[in-house]
Amino acid sequence: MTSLEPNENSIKSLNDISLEEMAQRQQQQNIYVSPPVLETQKEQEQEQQQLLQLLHQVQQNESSISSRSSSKHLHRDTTTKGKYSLNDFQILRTLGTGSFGRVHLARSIHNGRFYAMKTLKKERVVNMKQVEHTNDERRMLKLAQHPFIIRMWGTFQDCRNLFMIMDYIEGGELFSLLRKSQRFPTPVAKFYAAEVFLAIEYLHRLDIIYRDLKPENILLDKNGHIKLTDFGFAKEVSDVTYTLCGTPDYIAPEVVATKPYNKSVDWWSFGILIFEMLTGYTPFYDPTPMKTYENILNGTITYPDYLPPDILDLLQKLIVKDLTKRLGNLQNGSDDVKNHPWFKEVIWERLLSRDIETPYEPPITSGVGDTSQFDRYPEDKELDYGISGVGDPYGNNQINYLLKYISLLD
Ligand SMILES: Nc1ncnc2c1ncn2[C@@H]1O[C@H](COP(=O)(O)OP(=O)(O)OP(=O)(O)O)[C@@H](O)[C@H]1O
Repeated sequence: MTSLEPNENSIKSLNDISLEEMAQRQQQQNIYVSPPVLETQKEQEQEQQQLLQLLHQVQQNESSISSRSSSKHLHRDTTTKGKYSLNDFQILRTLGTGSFGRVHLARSIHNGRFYAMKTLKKERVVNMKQVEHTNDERRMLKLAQHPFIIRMWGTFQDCRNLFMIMDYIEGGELFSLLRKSQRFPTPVAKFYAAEVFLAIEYLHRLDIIYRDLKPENILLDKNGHIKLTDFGFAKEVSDVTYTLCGTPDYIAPEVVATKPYNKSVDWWSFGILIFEMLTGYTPFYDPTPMKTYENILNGTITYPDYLPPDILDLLQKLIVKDLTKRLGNLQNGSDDVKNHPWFKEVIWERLLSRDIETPYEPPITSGVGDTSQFDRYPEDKELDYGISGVGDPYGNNQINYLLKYISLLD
């Protein structure tokens, strides 16, 4: 099946489809590429010194670091811009929780369609100093329109919360699929990596650095194509920036070391993502974030023997500390990644038009609005949504600043 339409007969659950079968389906599709050249990573001397500096920085920037597990990373955003209000939606179950609030399944009372409604508590956004990131998130999402990027339809606010209305993506997180599968066969990892590549390449063309690439932020639509979500750290930068943010396992060394950095941080994370999809773990993992940072700065990776030479070559060119050598950051930019032998079978135009069969179709059995692919979260019985201005508990200077800031952007 190569069409984009859901095919009821071919919907299989993860339990019904083996990884080998997924791989076979990808191989049959003949989507994807070869050769090596190893390079030695430059030893950097002042790591210990940087670590101390880092510890200080991390403590100061705690609020800008995403986590990995059920309650993932950070967020932000929104404003009352004409079109939507809370009254337009019926709020249904929680799909996920974040640092600033919940993401709900919501149904339009006008057209009956399902959406994901992301809520952010203003108080938390302000206290965690994420006003700017919140505004950036909304701005970036408005700007970005791509088949592999979540679409945002509108934003609004009440006196306590900010709301973002996005497409509801039924298939759940790539993270869940990866944890269930442990690791993906090469063709499966290649498929997801290639779709992610197109999303990142597009964002970089718009001078947007995504900064939070990881399987938790990659959703699967009903046909199994990816949608990049969570633009809480995305930023429009044509040159370099400095903020320490991201998710520890995925952060590039120049970010850890608080050096100026550019779009190439996304290519580093892209390497980590491919590594995790193929192995089931991240290369610098440690239960303690500080140790993870130390591992990143040390830059030593043990590649498992089962990784074939072509992928080894790609990973060793992406997960490289020396920015003058990192693929994606060289003269040919993202084309070097795209043209790497590992991707040689990928027919990029077909992939972009979603004309390639996906390796896995999420088992969406109850049609639109099906939430079976999402974990259950305890529901908040006393949602404070829809409270209007009078008696605003956050009507202090901080929140006024936030509101002013947001309205400036509108
Ligand atoms: N458009 C969507 N469709 C379906 N589910 C979604 C959508 N957006 C988010 N989710 C679910 O909600 C979860 C939290 O969303 P998101 O990562 O945007 O929140 P967050 O507040 O940024 O979280 P964090 O603090 O971890 O960054 C996601 O991991 C996903 O499971």
